[in-house]
Amino acid sequence: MTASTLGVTVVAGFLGAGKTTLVNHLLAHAGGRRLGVMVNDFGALNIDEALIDERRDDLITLSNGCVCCSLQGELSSAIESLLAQRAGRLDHLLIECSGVSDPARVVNVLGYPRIRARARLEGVITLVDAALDREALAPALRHLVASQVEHADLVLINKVDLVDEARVTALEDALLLPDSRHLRTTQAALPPDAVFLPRLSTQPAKRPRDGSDGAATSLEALGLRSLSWECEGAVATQPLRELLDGMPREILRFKGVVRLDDGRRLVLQRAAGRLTSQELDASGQGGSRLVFIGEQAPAPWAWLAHRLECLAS
Ligand SMILES: Nc1nc2c(ncn2[C@@H]2O[C@H](COP(=O)(O)OP(=O)(O)OP(=O)(O)O)[C@@H](O)[C@H]2O)c(=O)[nH]1
Repeated sequence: MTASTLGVTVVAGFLGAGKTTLVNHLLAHAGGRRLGVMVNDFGALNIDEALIDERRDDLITLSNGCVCCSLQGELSSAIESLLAQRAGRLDHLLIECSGVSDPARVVNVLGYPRIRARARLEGVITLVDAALDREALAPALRHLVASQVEHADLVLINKVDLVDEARVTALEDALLLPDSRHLRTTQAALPPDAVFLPRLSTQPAKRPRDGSDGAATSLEALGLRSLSWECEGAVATQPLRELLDGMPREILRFKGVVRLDDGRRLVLQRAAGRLTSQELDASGQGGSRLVFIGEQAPAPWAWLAHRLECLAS
């Protein structure tokens, strides 16, 4: 390891926990550090790309699943090409995993000799949505959340504004390991120095053992599927409202950008059952695109496909 290796922080956490919010927070408080960002999203369309505040040359996007399994080869080549082309221009790299990734596997990729010679893992930060109802998750998803926490150097119990103290404490008791370093946050607003100085990654015991791949993270193995949808033109407001109001609980997360027939552009998201919308500059380019991820049960997807057809017509 030499001082010229590029420091890397892995940002993990279940669907909608606040990973992009943390990346944006760190970009806004970089303190002059030149940050590269690699973003992996669960759908065929990378929505996070649009949600990262600063559009930048140093933003690299990987779509369609999970950087740590189906995209493992893609992740290692993306890191290698970034190190070859831009390492000298960057002070630090943030890798935002998809919500269905286990950071243990990303850490394994960072340990490949060709990468390890030029990049050093500085830490894994796992976010947990304080409002997440873990009991409602299928066992494979509960196991994934536990593994994301287990492999973290720092756990952020995020969205503490949404729940009371007793619920936060109950979540911490259920999920954290005795030696888990953790902070409670709102809008993932942790002090940036907690990420960049000093090094987070000090506990080798938390590193995956050689050959350990962490939790299963292919969508099939997790009992999940995803659907991506896009449309060039504007979307009618009423069918959109019906889509949002009737969203089945089996759809665990959706997010996207829509252009409405009244000219407005909105970012729409639902995480842990909570819908949020944010208005964008109406002059921005592009039509509408949405990505959904949820349980494999057929009924919600048939309903969704029908509702999306209504949106476009
Ligand atoms: N109330 C509240 N909302 C939050 C907080 N942090 C993030 N959010 C919202 O939660 C939603 C999901 O946040 P993201 O940062 O996109 O989550 P993510 O982990 O990147 O999501 P995926 O990449 O899709 O897994 C967005 O609507 C955020 O604005 C928080 O502390 N409190």
